[in-house]
Amino acid sequence: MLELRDLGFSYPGAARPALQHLDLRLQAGQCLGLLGSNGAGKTTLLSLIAGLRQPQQGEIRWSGARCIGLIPQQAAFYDGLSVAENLALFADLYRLRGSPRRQRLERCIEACRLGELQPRRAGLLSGGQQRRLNFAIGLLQPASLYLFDEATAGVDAQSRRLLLDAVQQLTAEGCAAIYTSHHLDEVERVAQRIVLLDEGHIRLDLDKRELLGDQHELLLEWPEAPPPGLEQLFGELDLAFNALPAGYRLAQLDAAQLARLCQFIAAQPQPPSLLRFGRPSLEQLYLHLSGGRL
Ligand SMILES: Nc1ncnc2c1ncn2[C@@H]1O[C@H](COP(=O)(O)OP(=O)(O)OP(=O)(O)O)[C@@H](O)[C@H]1O
Repeated sequence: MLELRDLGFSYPGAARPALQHLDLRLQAGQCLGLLGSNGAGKTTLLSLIAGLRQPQQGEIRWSGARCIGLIPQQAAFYDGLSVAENLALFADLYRLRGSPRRQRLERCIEACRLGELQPRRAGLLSGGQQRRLNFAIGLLQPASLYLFDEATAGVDAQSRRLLLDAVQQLTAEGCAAIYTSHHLDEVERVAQRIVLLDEGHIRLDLDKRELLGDQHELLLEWPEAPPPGLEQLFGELDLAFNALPAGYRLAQLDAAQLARLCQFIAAQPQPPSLLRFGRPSLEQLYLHLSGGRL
């Protein structure tokens, strides 16, 4: 539905381009998690896709109608109006009428937990409540592509869960989404595809299952120091390991190696403070891939 070809953009007077030679395709029903450290170019990319800025190089191609719902970082509502008045105003702007209007408003109010806040003046809401109103206004718009730019920053855990459910519902209904957040647990939950931007370039573009897929690791830590003899056992078991300050990270263990290690650990006088076997989280992979620049 959307194809970016060799996209480039520089801000006037900037030392380097904000985006360079960017190629990307997005399909209906797909949620793309856009990651990158501060200044990587995420907001610039979303503003080009939303048509708020024009690319200086390359092109943006749409197949089908170009209809975008943008949930920006900054407040995008009227401070002086109440929550209900803001929602009604944007419903008018999006030309929503009759029962589709009622249904959409109800859905947004519920997803963003705005029920009790409806009479409140938008400018007097807390930071997290304002984010929720922003989110509701973005969702209210019937669109084929939704762009979420750190849309849940400052939102409490319970509300975040509902907002993420709403994003998943949109993609299940066939809408596409691009989701940027520094909460990598959120991106891991909603996105099927992960794109890592670095200084305006795409460093990585992978299916989430491919990225997180079959990699398993064992994390081991002790309150002070690992027990003596452990590294010797790693050698006997032919295990590659990374040393951590008070423990180890081991990748690709088979069941027999894991069993021997557990036997050894159980025989020590001091139990480990952390013993976790599983696939690494997106956050751990991201820290690894981006060299710790989150
Ligand atoms: N209005 C602007 N004028 C000049 N330079 C800008 C402007 N907006 C962004 N930049 C620069 O463009 C680059 C990309 O910024 P952008 O806001 O797209 O990054 P980002 O990945 O969204 O960062 P963050 O995670 O901090 O939101 C940065 O070097 C930034 O300093």
